[in-house]
Order: sequence, then C-alpha cells, then structure tokens
Amino acid sequence: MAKTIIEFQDIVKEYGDTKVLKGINFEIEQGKFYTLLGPSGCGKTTILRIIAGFTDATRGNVMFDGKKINNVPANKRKVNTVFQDYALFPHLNVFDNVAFPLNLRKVPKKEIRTKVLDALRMVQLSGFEEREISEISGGQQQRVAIARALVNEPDVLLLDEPLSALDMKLRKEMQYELRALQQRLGITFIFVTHDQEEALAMSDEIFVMNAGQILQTGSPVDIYDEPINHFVADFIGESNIVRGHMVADYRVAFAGKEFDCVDAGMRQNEPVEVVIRPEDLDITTVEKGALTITVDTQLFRGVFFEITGHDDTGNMWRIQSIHSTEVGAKVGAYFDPEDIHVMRFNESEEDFDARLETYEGEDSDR
Ligand SMILES: Nc1ncnc2c1ncn2[C@@H]1O[C@H](COP(=O)(O)OP(=O)(O)OP(=O)(O)O)[C@@H](O)[C@H]1O
Repeated sequence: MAKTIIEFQDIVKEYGDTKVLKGINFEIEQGKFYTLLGPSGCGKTTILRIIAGFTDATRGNVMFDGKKINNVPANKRKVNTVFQDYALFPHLNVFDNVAFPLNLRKVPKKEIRTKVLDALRMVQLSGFEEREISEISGGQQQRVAIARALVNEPDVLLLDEPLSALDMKLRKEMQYELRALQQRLGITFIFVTHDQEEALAMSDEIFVMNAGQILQTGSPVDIYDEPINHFVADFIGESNIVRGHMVADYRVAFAGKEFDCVDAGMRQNEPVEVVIRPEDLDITTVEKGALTITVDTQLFRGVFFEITGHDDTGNMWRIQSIHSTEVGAKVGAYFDPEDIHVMRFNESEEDFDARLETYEGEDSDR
C-alpha cells in the first residue's frame, strides 16, 4: 500500500453558526489522483483551503506525512494550488508568471531558468516563454497555471475546478492531459469538481460529498456500480431509483413483483431502494419482459434510443436501447439480476462496506 501523505481527522469547519464541514475523515495516499465531487456549496473548496493552509479548521487535525500541520503556515506546506480562474498575472509574460514563486523565494537566477523551462516542458509549453498571457488560449493559460504550481516541486497539487472556464472540447482534452501529467509526475493530485463525468473519467479515488459530509469514498467503478444511497446513485450517472422491499437474501420486490438479485444482509421485508442504470435495461415484447412499461417518450441519441415510460405501479423508467418503439406502446423491460443494486435507507459507509464484503464473497460461491 502506498504511503499516506495527508490525513483529515474529524475536521469541522464553522462560520458563525453554520457548520460547513461536519466531521471529515480521510486518508490521501501518495501518487494517486483524488477527486472531491459534490454539488455547489457542499464544502469542497473549504477542504482544499484547509489542506493548503489558507483557512484553519475549527476542530480536528490535519496531518501531513504523519505530522500535525494545523499551525504550519501556507508557504511552509509542500502543497500548491491551481485556482479556477488561474490567477495569472496579466502584466507578466509566461516565463515570469511561472518564475514568480521562485523569485519570491529568492532562488538564484540560473536555477530559476532551469526550473521554469522544466515546468513549461512538463505542460508542453516549451517555446512559449516570451508570450504575453493575453496572447495564449484558455487551455494554454491553464497549463501556465499548472506549470507555476509545479515549479516549487510540491508533493501534492490541489486543483480547484481548473477546467470549468474551458469550452467542452478543450475541457475533454485537458482531462486527458491532466490525467497523463499526474501519472507521468507521480505527484498526488486533489481535484475539485461538481462534474460527475469528469470525476469518473480522471480519478483513482472519488470522495462524494454533500452538505459538509463525505457520503462515499471509492474508485469510480465502485461508486458507479455500488452507490451507497439515493443521493450518490442520483448524482453519479443516470439512474432509475424505485422503492421496494427485501423478500429474503438475494430476493427483492419492487413494481409489484419479485426478482432475483445479488444483494443480501438486510432484514426480511426491510424497505429498500432499488437502482437499475438505464444502459442495463432493454426492451422486448410484453410476454418476454420482466416489467411491463408504457412508453411516454422516445429520443434518438445517436448510438441508442432513450425511452422513458412507466410501469403498472406508477414507477418511472429510463431505458437506453438500440431498439426503437413508439410513444404509447406497451413494451417489456428486462435486466439481469446483477444489474439490480439494492440500497438500504441510512446505512453508514462502514456498515455498507462490511455488508458488501460479507455477501459479495458468499455470492461468488453460490
Ligand atoms: N468565508 C466564509 N464565510 C462564510 N461562509 C463561507 C465562507 N466560505 C465559504 N462559506 C460557505 O461554506 C459553504 C461551503 O463552501 P465551499 O466553497 O467549500 O463549497 P464548494 O463545494 O467548493 O462550492 P462551489 O462548487 O460552489 O465552489 C458554502 O455554503 C459557503 O457559502
């Protein structure tokens, strides 16, 4: 296992009566790409600011490389931040922007030149040294900001929504670039976004946040396939979420019927929520379907038809199918038992992980 570089121990942040972080615990391992993902105002930037030393936590400890750093000033921490608006100096050229932190530290001129040229090479901007900031594109400005953050050779790079000012095409390109850069340098990246697609595409580990809390931690695949609750299932990707109850281990009821599933460890008759992703549902004839759906809308999305409809008990369903149908038609919907994901109400992440571990093992032996 890689070394833990940053640890948050029960971090609380209050502004007056408002608690914006409600007891945050996590460990960040060296050399991985982490993403803090959550809606606006959930506390992502506040976490970055506490790591950087721009804001103090009200309670709790921030550990860096095993040592408490609560009282270490920002300029003494081995972290650097890339801000959303890049915060470049418009009156300085590319070279001088990147050199700025080194000039501040009174690094010798010759060393500055080597380090700046190295940093610009890392972000593929060699030859742009003399350009003014106004003479380069948004994506290039972004890379200058990253070069400036890298020039101090931080152990951890904090990136606060660094792609949000870019248009969609450039944003996608920069996602590849940032990911490749992180893997090449082996520096720990902590990236903030409210864009779930971006988080899924780029991260080794995602912390899904809401209202000052981390709801779930895991790899993109884990979080997508096994969301802990309604919020996470809804926030990450598209979901059908319907209510039901557990009949027994590996047997769940919803939409007035019973189905085999791969989830277990709940009480008999316990009310649950069931998630099935639209891409895991397909349409067939009513006779062959597991559920009968009346089609409400159909949109052609290029690679698939996006069909919405309702079942006999009033649940709404979204289906992505390569087959087309007609509005008003009755179709059968089908899915595999492993595509049903059952969620308990108010299960803690610890209990959720323990249950998954126990029953996933059993399930594969069945
Ligand atoms: N200096 C401050 N004084 C009072 N409240 C603050 C201060 N800074 C942040 N907040 C509040 O703390 C909460 C969390 O803010 P934060 O910027 O961490 O959220 P965020 O998840 O990064 O949001 P966004 O994606 O919009 O940047 C918000 O409700 C915000 O209004």
